[in-house]
Amino acid sequence: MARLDINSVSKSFGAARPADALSLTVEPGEIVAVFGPSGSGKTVLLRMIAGMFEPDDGDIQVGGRSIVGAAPERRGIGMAFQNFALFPHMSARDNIASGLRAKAAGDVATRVAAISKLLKIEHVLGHTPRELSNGQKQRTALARALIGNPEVLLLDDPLRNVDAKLRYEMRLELPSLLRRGTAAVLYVTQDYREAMAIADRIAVLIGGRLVQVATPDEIYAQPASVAVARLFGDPTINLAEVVPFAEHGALCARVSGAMVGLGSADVDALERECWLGVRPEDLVVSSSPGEGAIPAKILAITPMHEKAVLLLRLADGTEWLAALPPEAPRGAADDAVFIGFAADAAMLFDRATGQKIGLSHRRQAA
Ligand SMILES: Nc1ncnc2c1ncn2[C@@H]1O[C@H](COP(=O)(O)OP(=O)(O)OP(=O)(O)O)[C@@H](O)[C@H]1O
Repeated sequence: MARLDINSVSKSFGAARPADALSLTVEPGEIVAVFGPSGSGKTVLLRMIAGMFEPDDGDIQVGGRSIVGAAPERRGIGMAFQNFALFPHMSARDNIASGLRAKAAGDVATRVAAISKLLKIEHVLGHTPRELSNGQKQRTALARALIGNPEVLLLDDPLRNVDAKLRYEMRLELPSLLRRGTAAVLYVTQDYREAMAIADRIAVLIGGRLVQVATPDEIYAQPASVAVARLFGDPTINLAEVVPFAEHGALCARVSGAMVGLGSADVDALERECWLGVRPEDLVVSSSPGEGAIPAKILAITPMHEKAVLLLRLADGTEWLAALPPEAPRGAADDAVFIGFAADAAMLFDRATGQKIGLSHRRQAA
């Protein structure tokens, strides 16, 4: 059992700096998803750990020992990639066995049989990659990465090239599969849902910097910045420019002319230019006005299986989205409505820095 420690690791390519003082620890048996937009440096981080290139600064340790400068095959690392990277001329069986270093081979046949049973690919072990479906290729690549019981497992967007049904199944299966071993798992994905479904913690990487590392629930409920808040959620979070003020001891803000309550007055946010963020599922849409309700008009309704998404225009022209349960009354396009939200659903971010402003009453992560 070994811990992966990334200590203040940086890497530049000319003017680009895809890794900027990255620090992250992954415990044995823990799955940490590295999530961020395209080009944020996720693959660069994995490649430095795998030894495809070295950091300019900082250290990477496995089990307390630096692996910087060690040959890739001596780092105790298993890897699986989005493009599967299988040897085309070899059977699935031989591809899986190639994940064992010669001296560690032991009873290769027994180990291949055990791992392929776990991954449900025993029936295709004799097939070459071109005779495998994408799902079977991905399972073969995972089996190859897992067979040597690596101390660190690096998975680079492994579900990107499999179809939606299989991706869904694998999201359910992978966490228990990966937790059977004691590897420290770093799982790169561009899909926030996948990160939330699979990981114990998510490391959010934006522009080569780790901007938040926390559990999926914490990140969704308490995003560290407006940029993080925007990356998690579909539809994305609604935002309004506000300057919160105190009124009878309560923190309030004007949204499109209406006064909304944000809970008890919080000195941090008073008179500061902020973004107010409200998740679409936290909006309540009503045909009658109530206290703190914001007048709006329904522009369009998109019924989706598990929810209906309403596109709303506020009086000041801002467009917001509401995600309502399918059975909720929702009116029709062109209806005048009133929208509201509970004070504890409000998030505030500093408009100059984008950083979240703490609100003492803010709902805690589930
Ligand atoms: N070998 C390299 N030489 C020069 N620049 C590189 C190299 N590898 C990566 N980069 C640059 O580093 C930045 C981060 O790239 P990286 O592939 O890590 O992004 P990513 O987050 O994995 O993106 P995606 O999700 O699209 O795969 C990019 O601007 C890329 O152009």
